[in-house]
Amino acid sequence: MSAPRLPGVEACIIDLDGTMLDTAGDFHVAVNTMLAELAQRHDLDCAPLSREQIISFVGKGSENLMRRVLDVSVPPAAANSLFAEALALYNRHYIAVNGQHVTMYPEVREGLEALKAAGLRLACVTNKPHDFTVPLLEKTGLAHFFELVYCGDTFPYRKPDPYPMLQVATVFNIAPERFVAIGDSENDAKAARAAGMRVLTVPYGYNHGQAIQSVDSDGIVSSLLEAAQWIGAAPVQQVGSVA
Ligand SMILES: O=C(O)COP(=O)(O)O
Ligand SMILES: [Mg+2]
Repeated sequence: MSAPRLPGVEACIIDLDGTMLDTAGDFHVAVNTMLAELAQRHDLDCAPLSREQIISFVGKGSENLMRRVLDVSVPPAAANSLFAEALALYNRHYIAVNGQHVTMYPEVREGLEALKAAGLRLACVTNKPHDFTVPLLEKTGLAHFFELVYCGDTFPYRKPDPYPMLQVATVFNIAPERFVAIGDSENDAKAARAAGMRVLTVPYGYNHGQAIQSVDSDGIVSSLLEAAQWIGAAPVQQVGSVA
C-alpha cells in the first residue's frame, strides 16, 4: 500500500448528521409538524418550511434550529415568548419520527469497518441531543462502531467549541494530533482545528447551506471509505491497475 496522505492517525471522531446519515427528512417532518401545532394553538399563520431551508439551519443544535425556524415563521414579538413551547413540541415530534426518514450515505459502513479493522479508535461527536442520537445510532446499526458518543447536550460546550473533541482525546489517552475528525460542516472543522486535530470534510452534507470548499480542512473526501484510504486504513483503488 502506498504511503497514506494523513499518516500517524490513531483515532477518528466522526460527525453524525450530514456525514453518516442524511437526516434531513426527519428534521423536515418534525419542524413542520411543530409549526402546524404551534400555529393552531396560537392562531398564527405559519407556512411550512422547505427541506432546503430547514437543513440550512441544522448543525448547531436544537436550540439554534428552533430560533432560526421561529425567526422566519412567527412575528418578531412572538419569537421569544414561543421559544420554550416550540422547542418542547419539536422535541416530542422529533422523537416520534426519529429514523423514519433517514438514509445512510454511501460507503459509511464500509468506511467504519475499514477504520475499525485497521485498529483505529472511533468516537461519534454530534450536536444532536442525546435522546435523538442514541436511538438513531441503534436503529441504523451504527452504535457498535463507537467506543464513545458525545452529543450536543452531553457537556455545557458543543462544536464548534473544541471541548467534546478534547474530552475524547483525554478518555482515549491519545494526543489530539493523532486524531482526524471527519464532518460535513465548519462546526466540525473549527472544533477539530481548535483541538489541534486534523480534519477531513465530506461535500454531501449540510454545512449551513455553504460550499464545503470554504471550510479549512486537510482534504475533502467523497465518503468515509475514502477517508479510511487517506488515513491508510483501506487500500486505494488504482484506476486501470492490473490485479
Ligand atoms: O443536530 C444538529 O444540529 C447537527 O448535528 P451534527 O453535529 O451531527 O451535524
Ligand atoms: Mg453534521
